[in-house]
Amino acid sequence: MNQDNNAQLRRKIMGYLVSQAIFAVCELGVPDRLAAGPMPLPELARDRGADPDALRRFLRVLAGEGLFTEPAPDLFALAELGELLCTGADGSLHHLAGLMSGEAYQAWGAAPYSVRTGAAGFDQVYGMPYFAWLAENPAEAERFDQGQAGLVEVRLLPLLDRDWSGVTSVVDVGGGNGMLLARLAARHPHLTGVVFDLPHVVESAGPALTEVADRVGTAGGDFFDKVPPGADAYVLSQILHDWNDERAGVILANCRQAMPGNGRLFIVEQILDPDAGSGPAALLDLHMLVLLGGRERTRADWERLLHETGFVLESVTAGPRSSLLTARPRTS
Ligand SMILES: C[S@@+](CC[C@H](N)C(=O)[O-])C[C@H]1O[C@@H](n2cnc3c(N)ncnc32)[C@H](O)[C@@H]1O
Repeated sequence: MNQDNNAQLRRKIMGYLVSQAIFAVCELGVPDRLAAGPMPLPELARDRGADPDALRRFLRVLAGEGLFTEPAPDLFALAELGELLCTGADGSLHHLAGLMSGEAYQAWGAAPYSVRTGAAGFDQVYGMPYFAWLAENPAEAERFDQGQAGLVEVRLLPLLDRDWSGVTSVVDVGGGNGMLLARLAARHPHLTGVVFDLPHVVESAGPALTEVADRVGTAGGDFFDKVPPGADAYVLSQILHDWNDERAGVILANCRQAMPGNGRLFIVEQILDPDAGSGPAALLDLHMLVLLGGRERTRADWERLLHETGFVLESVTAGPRSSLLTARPRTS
């Protein structure tokens, strides 16, 4: 037996133990607590409401993964990698750890169903689609919305920095709790806008919009039915990858119908490299399948999907995590 292969494969098979251990210490707020400096284990455990022996075992494994250090026995500190788990860190991944846990993690128990059928494992486990389930589970919905909002900072960079001079009104379709449009409108004070999402989601959009409330409102509805008409720009940030081509096509067609002939569409999504191997975009592609029956798309996929729904892809600007795709209504 090749021992190296054996050890390598064991680590992969047991990989979710590491990701769930990361989630557990984030849930307890350990990284934020250690941001101020190293702490003795008994004090840290008391402060975070953890069992000292269990916390030591978790932290030692995660120290082995490079997230924490133990400079002296039972004294724990954050390593540079672990700093990214702090809520306020530049490029924080704290929210991602939350989004990969709980019901999303449970859905992966039905991964064999997804690979057999091409449909969401989540629906098998919970008996309904993810967004319908979130509507019935307010605490988890709140965590999902906060998780998405927490990732907006990085997602919106290419959108924020582009030239908005030719645009006056924006609808953020599936805009969640409004964080993205709030940041966009704050940076570009001539913009007015509407955050459009499911009714129970936009109800919680107030706080994010406080500073721009005179220019940005909300509308509740279903983007498979229709989206608010008449704006000159429509934003779809991390929406279309939640859906298969048929469902994504309905959302795009509804945006096309709502916008004027000279309107613009801005899509914030990953561009899947067909040779991506097991890189983050390829993993997210699987996650979208298991959670929602959705998919990440290659540039060719985007061109085809946009063409079929009445658009032409104009440009793709790569950002640190997501790309910005711009499209216009097709005239021929
Ligand atoms: C992955 S989140 C993206 C949120 C936000 N655009 C962002 O970039 O963080 C998908 C959003 O689509 C919304 N959504 C799902 N189904 C919807 C529907 N049928 N109509 C309107 N919005 C919907 C969800 O509530 C959620 O806010």
